[in-house]
Amino acid sequence: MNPLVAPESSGHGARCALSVNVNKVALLRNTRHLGIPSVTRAAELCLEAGAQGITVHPRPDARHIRTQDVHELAALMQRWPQAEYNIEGNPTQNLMDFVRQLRPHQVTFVPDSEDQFTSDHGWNLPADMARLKPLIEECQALGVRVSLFMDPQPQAMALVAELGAERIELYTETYASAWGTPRQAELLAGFTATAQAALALGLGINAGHDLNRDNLTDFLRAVPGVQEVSIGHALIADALELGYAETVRDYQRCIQRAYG
Ligand SMILES: CC(=O)[C@@H](O)[C@H](O)COP(=O)(O)O
Ligand SMILES: NCC(=O)COP(=O)(O)O
Repeated sequence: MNPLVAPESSGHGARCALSVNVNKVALLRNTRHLGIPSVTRAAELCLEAGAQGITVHPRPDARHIRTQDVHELAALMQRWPQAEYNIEGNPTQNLMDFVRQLRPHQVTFVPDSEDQFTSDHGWNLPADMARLKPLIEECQALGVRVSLFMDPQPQAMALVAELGAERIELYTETYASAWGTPRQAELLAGFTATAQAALALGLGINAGHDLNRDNLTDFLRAVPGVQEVSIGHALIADALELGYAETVRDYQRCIQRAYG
């Protein structure tokens, strides 16, 4: 497999890229041995509709995305030079094998345990720094951008910069669960301060987890410099009603509204 196009040469042109996480398509597929719904077809339809990236989180228990999916999606992405392939996972488990074989545009290091229900926290810095450092360096030597999944902690951004990671991914579940409640503004303030700290240090910013069509615009209006949102659970649920293409377009309208 050829390495995918270097991130710097990706040119989707959008202020904030939408990367569709197709985990939940695989989860449904895995409940039969029929190969439907197809994960690659889902990705293709999302890319055709204008999504700027595809994200997968191949968990060690293969409950949704399987090794074969990761490889098939990498092959598909060769046909979409403007789009990015983002593989998420814990680099102390199965993630680095994919990085070495496929060299995606981006990997997002997530500190999940092997049997974690879903991602629910970011890296603990400085405690995790010693084991992350050589893995970040290895990814970068392979030409793969590294993003670290982080809670909204402004003071941790200097440690991310010290590690040399190019980006953070803000873990947004706390914001998502507070959206529409009196705590929304307080939660958002923490994300805004973290993004400002990251930007001041030259870090790029991604965001994800439980973002949806209701909460996305408010998040992007408040948090500066978000370059990519990866959205799976809600987006795939919406696609069951609206279809992939209309759903992708609707999420992009949510993104555009934030900057309009
Ligand atoms: C890092 C992150 O927030 C996502 O990977 C999320 O955990 C989706 O994974 P699941 O679809 O397995 O919950
Ligand atoms: N990095 C977050 C992601 O890929 C999707 O998270 P979710 O939308 O499924 O919660």
